[in-house]
Amino acid sequence: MAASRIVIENCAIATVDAHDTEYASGHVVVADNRIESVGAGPAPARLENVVRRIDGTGHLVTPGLVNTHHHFYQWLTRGLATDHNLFDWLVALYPTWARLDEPMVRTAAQGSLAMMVRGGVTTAMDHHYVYPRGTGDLSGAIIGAAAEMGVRFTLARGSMDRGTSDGGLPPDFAVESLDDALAATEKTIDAHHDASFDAMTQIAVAPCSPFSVSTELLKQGAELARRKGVRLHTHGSETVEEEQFCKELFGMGPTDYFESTGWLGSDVWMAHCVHMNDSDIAAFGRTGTGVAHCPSSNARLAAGIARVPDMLGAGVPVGLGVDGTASNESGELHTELRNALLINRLGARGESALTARQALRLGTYGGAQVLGRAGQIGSIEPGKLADLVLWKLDTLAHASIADPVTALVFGAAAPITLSLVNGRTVVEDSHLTTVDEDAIARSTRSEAQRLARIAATG
Ligand SMILES: Nc1nc2[nH]c(O)nc2c(=O)[nH]1
Repeated sequence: MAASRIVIENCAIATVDAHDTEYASGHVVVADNRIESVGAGPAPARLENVVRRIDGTGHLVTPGLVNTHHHFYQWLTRGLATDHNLFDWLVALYPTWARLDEPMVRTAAQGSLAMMVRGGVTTAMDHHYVYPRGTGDLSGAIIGAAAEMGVRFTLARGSMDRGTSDGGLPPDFAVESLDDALAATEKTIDAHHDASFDAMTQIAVAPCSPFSVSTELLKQGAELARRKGVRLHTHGSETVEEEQFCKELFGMGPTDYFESTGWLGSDVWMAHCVHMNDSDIAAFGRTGTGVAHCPSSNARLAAGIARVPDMLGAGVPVGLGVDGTASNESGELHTELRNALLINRLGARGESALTARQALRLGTYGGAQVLGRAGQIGSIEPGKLADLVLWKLDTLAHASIADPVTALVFGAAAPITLSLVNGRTVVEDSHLTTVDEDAIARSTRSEAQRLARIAATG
């Protein structure tokens, strides 16, 4: 069958390819789920089977945004424990999270996904690590919500097995056993992981953090991931308290501990990585270990400023993450592009820390790299998957900013005229096309209230 084509013309384009190629006025042609051509000026004449032709005047086209760290379930516990550091915040929220059930998790996933997709995210991820006993198929519910939305998705099947009685931070009632966690993770990989070029669903192995999982879960989790050929994800080096925990319990800092358990490598990415010394950063660079930089959450929990410019200088793959919305109530990725740029300028390198173009790269190609998908998504190049966003930059918010990439990153969140995932429209004129946003808003509110009521009964 002949390919169906979508043609976008007369728009600025930031391809985020290896040369940062940009066009002041150019075209992108999408054929089925792939990018067929991109270049300056109008699209080639006499294209067949054009089902849609879009005049992109006043717009910028970029690759779709890639979110590399999130906890969808936290959509139901936003705005709580607002003035706490990480450990106090976790201790305050674990008992509520331990009461989650399948309808709550599905609804929270819908809310989290809707917020991201309407803001230009085309590849999402969820690090789900709370699996209360007897609550049904939570992973299946999350994956189903992503499929319904039409967004490309990685589920990092999380786990916790170190409760307080084993010296961990979470209460014993919130953790799984080592065997249950490993078996359920393997089952999720077998049921849902798709290794194909245009996969919409992938699974990663994701024990939660050094203070909530056993050394054995880290080691056996790494073995499982490598046996199955999937990626590994966890939280790392987030706070000084975590560093102290690792030094007291394991006699070394987090990065050395991760290395000792098989957790450095080009198939691993870690969230936060705030408290990294020069040798930690060099180890990440040497091994190709990736980082999900979460500037808003790191500020919200007063964790500190991750050394992103130094990481990039050492060759570390870095993407952006919103983190769970209990520690970043906004839940949309544009804020992270902007905050990555601004917050890193408060660090040692000052105004030269990051440029707008580097921030855009973190949110697109960098994200694709850390999710192991840089060959398929993250830049606009012929042959890659058609995940792209048409940002409207000719309204009051941006029209007087001459450079489109500067407008997009430094400016307010831009309206979206069109967002495509795998060549399919998921946002049209700022509205989600695949789901009912108002219905999701109503159900997230009622499920958040139900969770609060259940948690209050103890
Ligand atoms: N920002 C966050 N850090 C964490 N560490 C951990 O063990 N859980 C979390 C979390 O939910 N958010």
